[in-house]
Amino acid sequence: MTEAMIGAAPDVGLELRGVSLHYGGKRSWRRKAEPVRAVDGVDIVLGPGETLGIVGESGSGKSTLGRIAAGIEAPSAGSVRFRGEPYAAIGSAAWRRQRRSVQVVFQNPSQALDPRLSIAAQVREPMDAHGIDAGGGTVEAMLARVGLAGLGGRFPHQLSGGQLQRAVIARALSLSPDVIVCDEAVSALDVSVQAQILNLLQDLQAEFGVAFLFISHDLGVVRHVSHRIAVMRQGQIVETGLAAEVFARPQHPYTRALIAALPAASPAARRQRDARALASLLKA
Ligand SMILES: Nc1ncnc2c1ncn2[C@@H]1O[C@H](COP(=O)(O)OP(=O)(O)OP(=O)(O)O)[C@@H](O)[C@H]1O
Repeated sequence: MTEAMIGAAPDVGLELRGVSLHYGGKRSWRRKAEPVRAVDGVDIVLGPGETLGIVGESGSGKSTLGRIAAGIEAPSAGSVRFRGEPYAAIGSAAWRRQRRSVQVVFQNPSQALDPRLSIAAQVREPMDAHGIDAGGGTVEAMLARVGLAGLGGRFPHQLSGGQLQRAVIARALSLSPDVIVCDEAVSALDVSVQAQILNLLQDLQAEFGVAFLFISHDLGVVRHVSHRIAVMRQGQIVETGLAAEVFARPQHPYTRALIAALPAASPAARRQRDARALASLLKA
């Protein structure tokens, strides 16, 4: 058992075992192309109501892993189980039921929303598709819960980026999912709006018990929301552990490099910054 599985109950969580997805590798008339090992033998378990942060540089395979976890893409090897049940074939009726339990919030909310439909209609849409009763003010209550009270009649172009992401979160929540895969969900937002959305996600987790697979290249953001962290590099997980422990005692050189690149997160960098600030104060 690796640290990525600490605290997780395999029969109720999302469980990826030995998951790989390699792209390409086709033979051309000249030679066989090397496959891209986007995800390469990954094991993760996400327990109910917890947040597992996935960090790594661009191209390390985070989004591909997120798409596999959400059932949008099938792995070429390994297994994905939700509550102990293997993911069904993509497009099947069983797969549609599973997809209801595992929702996704992507980086760009304006691409996720239909510009021709009101916000309320878009929160209602997946509920209608899954035969959930959206009557009795359910949509309005959901919008109010994410801070969009009274804005259901607006269209996407009438909302800010942060409000649009709130609408996307409301739409995901309307299906009462057990898991939401957040793929760079706050990366396109201003820092102050990022903080508001992260706080909202934490409040929703406390209220509804939803688990998050929280994917981001931003270690500072991941640290803020995650109970545990998995560090990805070249399709593999090189380090996992409780978030506080990974930050306090990073084991892998790659993790150390990521943390060192985060000025405010590294104690040494913080001391340097404070010394510089003091020096300029004394000079003034
Ligand atoms: N559909 C695809 N076909 C071929 N290669 C792909 C495909 N999707 C991703 N890749 C490759 O797989 C690797 C991992 O990509 P992925 O988008 O998962 O990384 P990432 O860590 O999410 O990066 P970023 O943060 O930049 O999105 C990259 O080398 C990428 O070029």
